[in-house]
Amino acid sequence: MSAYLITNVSVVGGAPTDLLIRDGVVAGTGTGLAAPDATAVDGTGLVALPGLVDLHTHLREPGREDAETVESGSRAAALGGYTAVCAMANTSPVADTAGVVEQVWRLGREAGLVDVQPIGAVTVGLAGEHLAELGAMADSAARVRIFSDDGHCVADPRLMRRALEYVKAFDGIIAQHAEEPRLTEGAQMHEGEVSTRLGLTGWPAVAEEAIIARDVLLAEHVGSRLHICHVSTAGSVEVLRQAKARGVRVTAEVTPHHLLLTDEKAATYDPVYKVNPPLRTDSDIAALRAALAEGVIDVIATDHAPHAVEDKECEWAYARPGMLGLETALSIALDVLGPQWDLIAERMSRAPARIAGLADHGHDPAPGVPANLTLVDPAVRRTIEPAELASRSRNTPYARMTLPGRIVATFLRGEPTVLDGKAVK
Ligand SMILES: NC(=O)N[C@@H](CC(=O)O)C(=O)O
Repeated sequence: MSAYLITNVSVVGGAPTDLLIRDGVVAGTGTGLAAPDATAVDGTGLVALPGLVDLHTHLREPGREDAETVESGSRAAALGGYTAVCAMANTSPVADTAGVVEQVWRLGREAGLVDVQPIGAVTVGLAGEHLAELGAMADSAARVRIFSDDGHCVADPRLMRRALEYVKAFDGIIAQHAEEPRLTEGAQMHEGEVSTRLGLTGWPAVAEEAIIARDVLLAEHVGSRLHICHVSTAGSVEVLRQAKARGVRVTAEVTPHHLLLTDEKAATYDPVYKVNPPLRTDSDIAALRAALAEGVIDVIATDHAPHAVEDKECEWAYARPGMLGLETALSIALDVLGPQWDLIAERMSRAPARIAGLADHGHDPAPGVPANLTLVDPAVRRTIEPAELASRSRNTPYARMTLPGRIVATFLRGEPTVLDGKAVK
């Protein structure tokens, strides 16, 4: 195995130091380290973060390899500073059996660019009628611990209760896509002033809030772990705040786009801004940012949702919801939060690693920890060019925007997956 000596780097915003990486672990830290056999990496001006961990990635394989594959999504993740991603189950076939989750897990190992941890479906075919083989997925080689019907809400309260009860035996988590489907029939965007003006059917905030309120009560009743995907409204934050204060075992994520973009974007009628849940308002953004600082929201998760050109470049009403996220998340976090490195490390690495139970991830670089880390240059501003992204899809809402921060290098178990800002393989 190779050795790397990263010199003069700020670890999570601290004073510059050297980091020696050897045999897959951080072998030493301190100033003036010498290791003649190690490849030198000049860390001057760079910040070392624990490798980012995404709780919410759509990799599209199996089924829509034209939009993304496990390999292309893994490469996009590594270039975005990630060392682990949790792959959502809404593939085709759906990841609702041990066979499919093992396939995704194995493809992730073969790509070898990030650790790919499959998420299993809660219900067969995401149809919301029968529980999937949760136990078989948990016992499989993929060792699934998070289950989600993301893209669909587990709307039936009895099924949700059963799922929470089932995963309690192995301390699993149900990750809910909170959307009361009866309140969002035909919805095209956030329900509010802009939807009224544009004459588009609205997706009301209460459709999310009602499900979160129900599910925190169910999780409390059962004593199980609940995770809320892509929280998007100020009202959801209030429900979560109260649930956490009562000791409910609930965690929550927010996406980069819900921290930055508003429903005004829909006025362009450019479907690149169509996403589920929809972009909300300035006051929602303010509440989400405050919740992230406070810890009511635990995690920034990308909801990286690649879509083929024909599914996105069409009339708004026909376009699929979803936007790319992996290659821009850290830049958006820097833009929104500023250089609060400890907060960024917590919300984008330590907390998601803890929630997903990924023991090798989420550790600040320190002697003895697995060398899963990323080096960021906060001084660089870069303009996002969709054609330059590693994802197979192009549906980024940040096209031609200039954003702060560049991922210079990413290390997975001591081996670089990204060096000089470029994928190594
Ligand atoms: N977040 C999205 O807008 N899209 C997701 C699924 C979903 O949540 O609808 C996708 O898989 O494309």
